[in-house]
Amino acid sequence: MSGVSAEPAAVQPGATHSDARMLAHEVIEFLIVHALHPSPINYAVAYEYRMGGDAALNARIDTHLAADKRLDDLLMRELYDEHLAIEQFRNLRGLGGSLQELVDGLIGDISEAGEHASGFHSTVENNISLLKRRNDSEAVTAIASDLLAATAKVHTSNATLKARLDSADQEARKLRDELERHRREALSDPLTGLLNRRGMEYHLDELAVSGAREPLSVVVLDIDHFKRINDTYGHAVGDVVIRHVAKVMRTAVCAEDVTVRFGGEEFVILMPRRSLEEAEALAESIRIKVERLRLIRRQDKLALDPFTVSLGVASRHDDEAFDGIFERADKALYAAKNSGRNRVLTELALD
Ligand SMILES: Nc1nc2c(ncn2[C@@H]2O[C@H](COP(=O)(O)OP(=O)(O)OP(=O)(O)O)[C@@H](O)[C@H]2O)c(=O)[nH]1
Repeated sequence: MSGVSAEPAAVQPGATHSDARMLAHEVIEFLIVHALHPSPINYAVAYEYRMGGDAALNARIDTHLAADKRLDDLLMRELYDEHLAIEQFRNLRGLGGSLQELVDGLIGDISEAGEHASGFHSTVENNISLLKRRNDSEAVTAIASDLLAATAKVHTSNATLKARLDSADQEARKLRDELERHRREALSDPLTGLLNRRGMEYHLDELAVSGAREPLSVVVLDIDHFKRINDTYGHAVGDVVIRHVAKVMRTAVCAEDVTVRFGGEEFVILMPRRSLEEAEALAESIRIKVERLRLIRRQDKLALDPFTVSLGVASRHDDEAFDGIFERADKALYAAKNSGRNRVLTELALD
């Protein structure tokens, strides 16, 4: 399993320890051959590759290796996010199961309480008809104690139900918070807190429902010569630069705009109901703010060289789908890079 894919030897239930050991061995061998850290994410991707369960993931790795490119942590993280993080959604399904159990328990309690209440009702009815027929004090005392016992039973059953409802309420709140946390994690980029590509797709689905024919502008941004920043100051500083660019974008956009870390040093802004000119103006304001950033490396107070970004902008034509708009914005970005970087070009600059 050193490079291109090999025949998967799936570890099925019932497989021997030695099968499992061999598989683990091959996965680790893969990490060593490709000089990858034995991190959980790298291991998970290499394992999935070895198992061959996701043809798209295997194709990405094979194409990368066939082009003589190195696998690195960033690519592995990207593959993990795109192909394996779906596991998080499976966890959500697990949580749904707990909620179902909770609801089933409650339904049981409520019907039990209902039975007690209707039992109480018939006890009262019977006793009233007895009272109408009898008027000696012994009988009245017996009827009164019967009623008292029935009341106590309903009271206990109601108190139990209330306690169960209280704890179910707490449990439901906990589950809801956990669901929300999983959803947020699955849709956002941990470095910048912006949406990731999956988060963008989620928003695009929502936009498709709410405003397929509404105007939509798209800005694509890429940090210029980012490799040079990494090479000069190190990867950690590169990460800080990414975070600062994300912050500039976040503070420049309006509440309705959707800001996305598309991957690596590339970002996207979706701008519903905004014209090409409005999107171009926003892109230009971001370009200027980034150009003016002055960052100082904390450990040695070294002032980093200023850096810049290039941006491409496009807007929806008629009721076209997102892919067409994105493609023109990306071409405009490419043109901005080719014509000197540190600039905004719109689709109008394309032939
Ligand atoms: N620090 C850091 N680097 C990253 C991250 N994601 C991608 N990179 C690096 O970003 C660099 C992207 O470089 P290139 O796509 O070659 O382009 P560039 O140097 O930005 O140059 P131009 O786009 O042509 O201006 C690569 O060296 C990646 O390793 C990240 O999350 N953190």
